[in-house]
Amino acid sequence: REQDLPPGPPTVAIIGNLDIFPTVHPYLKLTEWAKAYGDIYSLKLGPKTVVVVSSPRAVRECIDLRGSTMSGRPYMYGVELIYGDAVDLVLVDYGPTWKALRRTVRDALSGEACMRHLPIQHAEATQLMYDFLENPQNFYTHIYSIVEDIDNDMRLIGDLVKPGGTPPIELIPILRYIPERWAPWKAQAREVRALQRRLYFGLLDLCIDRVDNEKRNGCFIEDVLDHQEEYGLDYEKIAYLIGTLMVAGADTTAVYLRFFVACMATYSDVQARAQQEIDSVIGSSRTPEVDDIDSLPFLKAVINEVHRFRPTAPLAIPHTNTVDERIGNFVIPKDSTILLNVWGIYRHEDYFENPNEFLPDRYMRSEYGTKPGVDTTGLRNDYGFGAGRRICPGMHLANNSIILNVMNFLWAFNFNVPKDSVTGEPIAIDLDNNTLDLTLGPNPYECDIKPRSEAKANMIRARFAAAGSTFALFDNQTTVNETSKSK
Ligand code: HEM
Repeated sequence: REQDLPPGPPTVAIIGNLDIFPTVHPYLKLTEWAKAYGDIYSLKLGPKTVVVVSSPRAVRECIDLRGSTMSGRPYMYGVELIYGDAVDLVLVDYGPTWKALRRTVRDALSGEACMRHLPIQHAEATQLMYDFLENPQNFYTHIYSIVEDIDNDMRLIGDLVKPGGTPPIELIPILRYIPERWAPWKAQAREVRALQRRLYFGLLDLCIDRVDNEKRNGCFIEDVLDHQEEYGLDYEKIAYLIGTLMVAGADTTAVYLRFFVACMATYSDVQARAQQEIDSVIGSSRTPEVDDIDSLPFLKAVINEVHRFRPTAPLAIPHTNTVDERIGNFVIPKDSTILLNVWGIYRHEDYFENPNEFLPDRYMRSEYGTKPGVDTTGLRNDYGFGAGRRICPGMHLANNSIILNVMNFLWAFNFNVPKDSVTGEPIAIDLDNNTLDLTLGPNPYECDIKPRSEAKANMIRARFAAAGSTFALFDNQTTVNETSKSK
């Protein structure tokens, strides 16, 4: 470890900390090290430097206030294998292409633009209530109703790029030169690339056909096509943008909702209190609307607490710095990998009381859920969405989706842990039984879901029937068949 790097675990010659770098649930070990080495510490993975940032104040100092130099993405061999010279907004390095894509997405997903997407989000949330009602035992799958090809795409990307992915091609560069017959990941990368191109180009072709035939449905890509020259994006970049947003948006929101349901069933007192609040504001004669959230402070606190307690992206997405950065007495050399340790930030005992406990009331007592006496200048509630200029541009869309769904859930249903069929004893849901792929999500669990009244069940059926006209606009527009023009 170089002299002026932040401290970290002792290193071994040549490999540094490679031998101790955790590959399973790495955020746990990285958080343990934060307690030993501080809010900003370093690891050496061979010649590479990794800096781990683990407190709200350190995030502000290292990333939020250094937007222009801390917004790169580290080079990943797995990404190059899959994408070649095609670009993905999430993974592309900081520069003109990132700026063009980011501007497009900012326009498409701004708070105002998201209002235009509310009808389809409403219809989707109604569909989920209806699925919970008619087929509650499959609730876990219903939450994640997504195009199968996108699901495969994400799984395959995850296998190749996640820490501990097969094999450690990021950490041990020499593996990259293994001939293809002994390196099955090379063929796998080609397979993902072919799948992506067929799917993304196909979806764009469908949209172009709709625009050409005056059959617009309000999908944001229609706007992008209208302003294609202004945004400076070619056919391939727009197609990949479709894929990026599907991959970045679908899984994240779904795993959040799965954690939400597990928390409600586990903490029945919290569920009852949130339901009481919903009943007093919304009542039983109508279903929830997105604006209702402004009158539901406790539910807002519960939403924040689920983000804190089980962050969907516990290490966000790595950043890299484009110049040497001096931070206090340390120098972080250019091209280091900067990890935002969201898990550790939300478990920091200087900021949060009993951080390992699920206590939504912390957000009733203080805006950022912090304990008394903490200086909250510059703090935020959205570390789960990243930091600096790369902060998640889908935040408004995700928040609307989360708000609509969780209001519906608690308005319509009671969630309980299942009971043992012989003893009748409740069976606890293990909130630590999770998998980290591209996101952290609970493994399948059982939950007893029952409508709160027959009248509400009937309202859900009626709302679902009425949503048909919204869905009709999107019918057959999310899958691609082999006849697509894509190459
Ligand atoms: C609960 C839901 C979500 C969570 C927790 C989440 C979290 C994140 C995080 C941690 C990052 C990395 C930020 C950084 O590098 O500092 C990110 C980036 C991104 N997210 Fe989200 N996200 C969510 C939903 C969405 C949705 C719905 C969309 C769009 C449809 C979206 C699109 C993106 C994109 C395009 C990026 C890359 C931005 C860039 O690199 O400039 N996300 N998200």
